[in-house]
Amino acid sequence: MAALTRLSKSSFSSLSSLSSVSRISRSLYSGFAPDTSSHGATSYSPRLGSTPNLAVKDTKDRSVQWVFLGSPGVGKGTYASRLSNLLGVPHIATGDLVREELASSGPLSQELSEIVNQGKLVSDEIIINLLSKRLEAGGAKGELGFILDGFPRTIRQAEILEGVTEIDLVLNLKLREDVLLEKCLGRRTCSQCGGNFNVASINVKGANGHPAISMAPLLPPAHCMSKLVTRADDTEEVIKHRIHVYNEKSRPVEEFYRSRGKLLEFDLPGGIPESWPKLLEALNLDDYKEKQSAAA
Ligand SMILES: Nc1ncnc2c1ncn2[C@@H]1O[C@H](COP(=O)(O)OP(=O)(O)O)[C@@H](O)[C@H]1O
Repeated sequence: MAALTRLSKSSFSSLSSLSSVSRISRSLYSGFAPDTSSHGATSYSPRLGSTPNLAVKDTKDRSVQWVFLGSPGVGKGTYASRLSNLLGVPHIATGDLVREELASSGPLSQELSEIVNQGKLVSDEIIINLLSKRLEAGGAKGELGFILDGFPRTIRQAEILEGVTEIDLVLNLKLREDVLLEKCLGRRTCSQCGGNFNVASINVKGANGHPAISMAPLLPPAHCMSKLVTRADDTEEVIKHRIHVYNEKSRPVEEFYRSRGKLLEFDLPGGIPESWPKLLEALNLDDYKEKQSAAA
């Protein structure tokens, strides 16, 4: 693996495309403040007297700059893609960018394959370059804003990101580690349509203060059943290592944003049917569609 040269901001000047890609409509978030008074708060309360003004005046003003944090398998991609569709901003998952690079059989493939299959993190420099290429492509297509999934994952990445643009909200999705392991082991992708599914039926009892969790399988349609594949890094050994790496390298990123008053912690209460409405409520988006149509 290429020696990790000292990372300097100039190495990441390409990330400046972030600021050209998106404009923050600060009015969108006037009054929105996660409740970081008590550590581990799983909810937030807008400043008294004001709630996030998510009514979008018109689409050219719409821009969201969010980050999704959370351990492997927690469901960052699941909820980021749903919110991406709801808010009309791109969902950019650095794990997907890595897998696309792997599939391209480009010069980095071999190096990336070894790193990913061992559950290690790809170097900040490589990730930033993949991300800036994606942002430049999005900017060229007129994309506004983003929901970043899986980035930043180290303090260095968070510092670089902070140096090039502002983040409005960091959503930290949380689940018990025993459930994360079962979810990752049950994860499947359709090799034809790319759809993401989960064959695990999860029912764990409450333990150590954690509530019981039930998650029904997220089964694919019949035509995908015979095409399901498992990610090479979704083996028990590699999953446990990825969770360890997250705890070691990415938990500090949670504190990075908590100390900046940007972190919204959300404990998933169950599968998508239970979690999605509660997540919308936590984000004050439960009546977003109505606000949209009222603003039209
Ligand atoms: N921001 C990042 N920094 C370093 N490596 C990353 C980053 N995002 C993704 N990767 C690499 O891609 C792999 C898959 O990422 P992802 O799909 O987000 O998996 P998970 O959410 O299960 O950790 C990671 O294990 C890591 O090797």
